[in-house]
Amino acid sequence: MSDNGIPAELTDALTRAAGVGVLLLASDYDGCVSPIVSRPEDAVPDPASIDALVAAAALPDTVVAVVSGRERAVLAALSGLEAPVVLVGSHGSEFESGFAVEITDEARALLNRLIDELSSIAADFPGSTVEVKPASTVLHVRNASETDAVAALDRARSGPASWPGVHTTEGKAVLELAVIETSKGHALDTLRDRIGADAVIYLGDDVTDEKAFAHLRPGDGDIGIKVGEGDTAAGFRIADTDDVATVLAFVADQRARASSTG
Ligand SMILES: O=P(O)(O)OC[C@H]1O[C@H](O[C@H]2O[C@H](CO)[C@@H](O)[C@H](O)[C@H]2O)[C@H](O)[C@@H](O)[C@@H]1O
Repeated sequence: MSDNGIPAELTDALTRAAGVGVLLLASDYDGCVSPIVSRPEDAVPDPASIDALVAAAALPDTVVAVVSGRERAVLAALSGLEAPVVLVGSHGSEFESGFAVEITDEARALLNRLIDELSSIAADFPGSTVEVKPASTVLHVRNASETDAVAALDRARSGPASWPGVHTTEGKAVLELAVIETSKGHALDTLRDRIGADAVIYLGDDVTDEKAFAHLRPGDGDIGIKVGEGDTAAGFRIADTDDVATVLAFVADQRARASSTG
């Protein structure tokens, strides 16, 4: 363990990555930059993480991105982040220029049916709520009783999640139903190609982040960091959002040193 509480192997890997020509530093939002809270609209960011992301984004040949399951506009409002930090919403499918895939009229009609169905499920289980996004809708059960949470999720899984054209993502006390295919891994590929990144660092805490970890190339110096418990394809693990802030600040600092020594 290093003095800063980050595993020594991770510290070494981050130091190497901070020295590459072009670096992509990317993180998930909820559970990484912001702690998990009861109500999605209350998910404010850790100021130390925001400071580190902004500092890193100001450095030469360094692109910083937040790749979130959130609607992009909501991500921008909650995080307060703006260019040059790149914001990608809707689990990697929503860029500043719009969605990576077209949302057809048929898909919109399906989305409306999904919202109706999830709303009717939520109405039967107190504490359950429904979040609506441009290409998906989410059943939240964090504030339902344990029994109701299980029953609500089961009904959504065996009902609307099984409809044709629906893409299901499990998450932390949520089930998300999308009308387009999403992938944080494809988002990382797009960003990597766009900037010609020599190494990618990605931090994530949830099931949706596993697609990002799966697209990393550890043999080429990429670093995947899982935040918290759970199975993962990431090569490294840290405990919580405090550690995220420590990692981001460490990378920003090392990158600044590497830039100043040329
Ligand atoms: O990819 P992310 O940035 O991690 O977004 C994933 C989902 O985050 C939000 O839900 C999660 O965070 C909420 C606030 O802490 C919490 O109440 C909920 O239980 C979590 O699942 C967001 O509401 C979803 O739209 C995102 O897909």
